[in-house]
Amino acid sequence: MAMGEVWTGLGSMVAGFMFLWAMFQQYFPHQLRGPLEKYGHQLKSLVYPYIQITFHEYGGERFKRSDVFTAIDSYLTVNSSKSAKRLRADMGENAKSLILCMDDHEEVADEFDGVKLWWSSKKTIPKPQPFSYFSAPEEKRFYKLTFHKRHRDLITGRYLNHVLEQGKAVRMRNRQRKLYTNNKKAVWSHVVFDHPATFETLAMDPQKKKEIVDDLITFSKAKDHYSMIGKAWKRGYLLYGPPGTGKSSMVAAMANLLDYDVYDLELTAVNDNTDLRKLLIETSSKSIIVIEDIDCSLELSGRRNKKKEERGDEEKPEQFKEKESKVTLSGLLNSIDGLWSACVGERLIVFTTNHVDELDPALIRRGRMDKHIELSYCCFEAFKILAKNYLDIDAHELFERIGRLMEEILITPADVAEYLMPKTPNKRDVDACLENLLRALEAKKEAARLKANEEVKEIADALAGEEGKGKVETLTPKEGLKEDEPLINTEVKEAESSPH
Ligand SMILES: Nc1ncnc2c1ncn2[C@@H]1O[C@H](COP(=O)(O)OP(=O)(O)OP(=O)(O)O)[C@@H](O)[C@H]1O
Ligand SMILES: [Mg+2]
Repeated sequence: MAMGEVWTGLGSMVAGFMFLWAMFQQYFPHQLRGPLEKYGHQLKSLVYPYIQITFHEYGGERFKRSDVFTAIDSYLTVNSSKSAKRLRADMGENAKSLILCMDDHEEVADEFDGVKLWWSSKKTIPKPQPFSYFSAPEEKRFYKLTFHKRHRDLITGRYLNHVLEQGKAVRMRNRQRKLYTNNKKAVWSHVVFDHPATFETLAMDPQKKKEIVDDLITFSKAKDHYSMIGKAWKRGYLLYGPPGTGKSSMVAAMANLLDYDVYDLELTAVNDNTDLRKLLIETSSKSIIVIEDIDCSLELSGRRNKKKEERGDEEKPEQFKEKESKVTLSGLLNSIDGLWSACVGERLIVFTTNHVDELDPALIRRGRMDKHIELSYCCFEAFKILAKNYLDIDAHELFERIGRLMEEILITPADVAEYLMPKTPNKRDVDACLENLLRALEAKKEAARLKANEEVKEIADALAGEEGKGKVETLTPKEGLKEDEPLINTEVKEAESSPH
């Protein structure tokens, strides 16, 4: 007999045995199975060279879906949508789009390090009990993994780890991200995070932008590096600059770039250091913890009291006053350091401020805030990004004049964006928008000239004394210009040469 025929014969025997075994399990009465089942299993393991592992949907805890099953489910969506013939469409909890997985009793093949294996999706339907007070038992779903026994070590070790890791990553990618905020009871509540800001739409110097994006991507891929150097996988960013320069927009762009959740931590709503620690420990991996206007949130300067006065808190009756937060600087520092050491997984912590000089150096020292990023007034390069976003143009005859004015005059990206917003819905009047912006810049320049003139007059008056007062001819500033608004672009020049 030829070798091929021997194999074919053996193959048919094994198939025949497996068929009989399946019939036996399905139809033979439970009560009579005992020893037959035991010997059947032994015979099966002799003739059948494959190992099977089952993963049940509900394992230990009856009402909690098994994490392993969920991870496998997500892992298999990638393979299933490519190769399974019968698919099940599911919206899934917290999923941002439709997910396709293989339907019950379907099988897909997978390959790992050149080894082939098979996943099948199964379901057992328990027989209904005719006279039972309880509701019908539920279907039980499970996945079955089949592979040759010579690959046991590879599959039970590296392959299953790979499945769990990839499954979690797929799940993270498919999930709907959340924006968390804390309340007075030290509990996070959340809404869906759906901010459109991205680094492409962020108006700032392209070189600086690329540096930040590279830094973030390097961080997100550096899990092994961080564990190798014995450092927690965390990074701190300090974003500082005047109002309306894109600090909050950058936090959203960071979250969108890395697919992270955002925890917007309102320090003034945190009762004390213990609550702060609790809140920070409860944050999840792959998230940004942001404390906006950090200078106004802590007793780091008189700023918080000033804010309170502005709100009129001092005159309010006792019962209407906000309960004062007892979070201290050292409490915050300890909580951040605690977070750094106590929690696993990637986290960014971001502080934003308009007054970087007033922050305590301990709060922003390297190691806590690893990267200091200044967001500043609109430069020509940033303006071009806004023009592209808002008006969809790369060039225009007014660009040159606008560019020249932007070198001298300080204007925030938020103000520029306002001029570039279409005034009528569905209609983009490019010329009108740019002309408005140009006029605004020219008005600011004129105001700056008049303001400087006024100052010269004051100095001249002071020098001339009482008698000579009013003899120096000057212009007066135009009405309607904001008091104390910086106009001339001196700060930008200084900032460019600053070490940050
Ligand atoms: N750099 C920028 N690029 C694109 N848009 C910007 C930029 N800066 C500001 N804007 C626009 O201005 C609006 C306000 O910006 P944002 O809230 O990010 O400023 P901020 O720096 O956080 O201000 P504040 O210090 O007052 O919190 C944004 O919604 C956005 O439309
Ligand atoms: Mg902001």
